[in-house]
Amino acid sequence: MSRYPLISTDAITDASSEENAQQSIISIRRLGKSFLSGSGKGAVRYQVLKDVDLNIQRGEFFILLGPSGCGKSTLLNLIAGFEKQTEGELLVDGKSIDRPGKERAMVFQHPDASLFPWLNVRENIEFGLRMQGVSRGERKAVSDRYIELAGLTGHERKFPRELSGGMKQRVQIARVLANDPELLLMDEPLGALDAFTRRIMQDELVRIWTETKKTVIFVTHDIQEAVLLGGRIGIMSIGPESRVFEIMDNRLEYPRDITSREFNLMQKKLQSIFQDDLYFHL
Ligand SMILES: Nc1ncnc2c1ncn2[C@@H]1O[C@H](COP(=O)(O)OP(=O)(O)OP(=O)(O)O)[C@@H](O)[C@H]1O
Repeated sequence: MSRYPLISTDAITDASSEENAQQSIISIRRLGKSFLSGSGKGAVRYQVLKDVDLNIQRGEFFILLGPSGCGKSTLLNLIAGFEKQTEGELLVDGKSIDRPGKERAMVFQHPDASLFPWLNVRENIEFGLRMQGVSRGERKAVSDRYIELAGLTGHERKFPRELSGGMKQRVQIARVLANDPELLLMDEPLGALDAFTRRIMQDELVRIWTETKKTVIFVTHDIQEAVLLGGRIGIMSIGPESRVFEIMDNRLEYPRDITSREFNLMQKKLQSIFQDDLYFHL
């Protein structure tokens, strides 16, 4: 039975069922995270996340959706191992984590933070492989594959400063994929792009995901983007003490048509949650 009355129960999967937990790449139980703000006697503890239960299945495109400040990036940073939870359990492939790992890669909103300005496109994409001592020939084979997959053919010799925002984001994605992680953690990766480029990149991301079958956890506060990309959409409560309070299955076929009736219906369902008074009292 859905805990939320606005969504029909057939669209909901139980985030914490035992069956889901067994096949999960990520398994999260009663996870909490608080931060201490300020210093000395004036310091206060702010509980961003509380009692988060969530299973992520291998190969799925999972969306974390919620308003600004609800704790989406905090949850992603915990999964990445950049932060440590204050309560609960977070398992990756059945093992608890306390640091970043090769199998989990983060794609940030601003690619400039992760690309090396002194390396060209190909060198940036090959960087991780070079650090691992992979031979030149093998590196070239891998970078050729991801240059093509990310639509960067012809731009291999350009430096980050010579690329548009969308192209830089393609390089960041190709670079992450070249290291062959199991899990892509994407923190509003298209948030800094203009609307036109963003739409193109959304379609590209679906294509790349379809071809690579990587597990993706994608953070956004954009409902249309969530419906366009997500196989399941985890809806976060407003916070503090935010949690994933409902998960909506999105079975629309890829690539999705934003003008279709079914697409609009799904969007409206989600919109109605965020517009309902109940949402502000979860
Ligand atoms: N290192 C930190 N120290 C103190 N408070 C923090 C820290 N990191 C995050 N917070 C707080 O946690 C809350 C959630 O932040 P977070 O960035 O996870 O939200 P978000 O949902 O990703 O927001 P947005 O969509 O705007 O990026 C905010 O109130 C933020 O101030």
